[in-house]
Amino acid sequence: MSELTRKAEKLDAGDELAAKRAEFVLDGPEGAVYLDGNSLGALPVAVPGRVADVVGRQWGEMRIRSWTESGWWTAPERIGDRIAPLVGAAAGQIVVGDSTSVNVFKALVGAVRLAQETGPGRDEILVDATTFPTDGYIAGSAARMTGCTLRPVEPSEVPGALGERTAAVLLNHVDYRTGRLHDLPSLTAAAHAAGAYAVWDLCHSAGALPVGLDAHGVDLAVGCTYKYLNGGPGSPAYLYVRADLQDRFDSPLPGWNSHAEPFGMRSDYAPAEGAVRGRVGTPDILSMLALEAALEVWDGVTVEAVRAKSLALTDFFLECVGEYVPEGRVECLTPLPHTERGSQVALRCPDAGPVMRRLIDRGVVGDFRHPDVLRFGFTPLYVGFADVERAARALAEELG
Ligand SMILES: Cc1ncc(COP(=O)(O)O)c(C=O)c1O
Ligand SMILES: Nc1ccccc1C(=O)C[C@H](N)C(=O)O
Repeated sequence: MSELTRKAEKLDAGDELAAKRAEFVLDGPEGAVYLDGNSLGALPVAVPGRVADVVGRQWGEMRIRSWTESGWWTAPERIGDRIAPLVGAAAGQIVVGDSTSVNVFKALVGAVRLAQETGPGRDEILVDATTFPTDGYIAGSAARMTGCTLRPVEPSEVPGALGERTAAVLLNHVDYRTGRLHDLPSLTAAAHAAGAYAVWDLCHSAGALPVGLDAHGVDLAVGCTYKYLNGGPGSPAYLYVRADLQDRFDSPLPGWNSHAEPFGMRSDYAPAEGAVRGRVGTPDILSMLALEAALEVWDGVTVEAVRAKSLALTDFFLECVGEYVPEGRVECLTPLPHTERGSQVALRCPDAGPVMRRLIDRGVVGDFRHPDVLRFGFTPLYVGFADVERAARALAEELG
């Protein structure tokens, strides 16, 4: 047994989250190591039974009554309140529904409208130049709609780029390619000092590390639920609007679900109070209630414990890669300081595509991001240290 295998055993023995692994389905090819929870989280054991009940009993037998009696109508706010503590938000500020892309649109146009309401001349949107593409595309459209220009800026350069014309800044908390964690508290404060609104995309941080939305005065935020929150393929995203901004939040998609009196069927629009104002149309109940069941794995788990294990996992992976992979064969794109690292490790190598295909063939599942990045995501609720050691060893063998 090698020294690192022994170290993995010791770390697994001291892992206070180890028992959580049994709450997930991790079947598949024998010996599979799943390091792609930053793209699609694994299936929580509780989900299939819940979905079967929602389909068979709530839909099949109760039919229309379930909108009220099974809590379907209020699910977006109820599940938003379940996500809230995971991102440091008090209840009443998060609503679940639609895709992340749609929520980026609502949040960003909403933020620009807030800025333009308070005074003229706010006609520029800053967007993370390294963003996951959808945010950039949507920001381009939001800019055209609101009479703004769109300026892509590296997150670290945002403080210098902010000015009296800035209406809103759209940033990713963790970069999807490199795994870099951006400084949410200081970038939010910088936006506020310039009189602008800060919108954060939490896709790669929610469920992996503390976010502190309320503590840091974030204005609006969005995130998906199919990565570290394990809601399943296409599970609905969420929108956070800070409590004291809610009555001025002017949604660009004011569907009937966001009306103060949705069943009044009025021709004139009157927005609901609170987080409900972020709703649009009929919620996707099957996906939403699958997500609600998935969130039960968080009972008794703190995000702080998850963060501590996440850093231990990525530290250990980097140690194993350093030990097993020949010097210079890969370049680590993920920052080494803990304050700048999310829950993934990105390694660059010219043949990343074929290397990842071979790794997946032998049961070590990460992903490849164009053009040359091997991405390994570490979900602390179900990844262990022995997995990490095996993945690094397999990687070294595939890299030759
Ligand atoms: C940062 C980020 N934003 C948005 C998305 C996706 O948005 P959507 O849920 O609309 O597909 C992803 C991943 O798919 C992402 O990594
Ligand atoms: N939603 C998906 C559907 C299909 C395949 C991947 C995704 C992802 O989420 C990719 C992820 N956002 C990423 O950071 O690469």
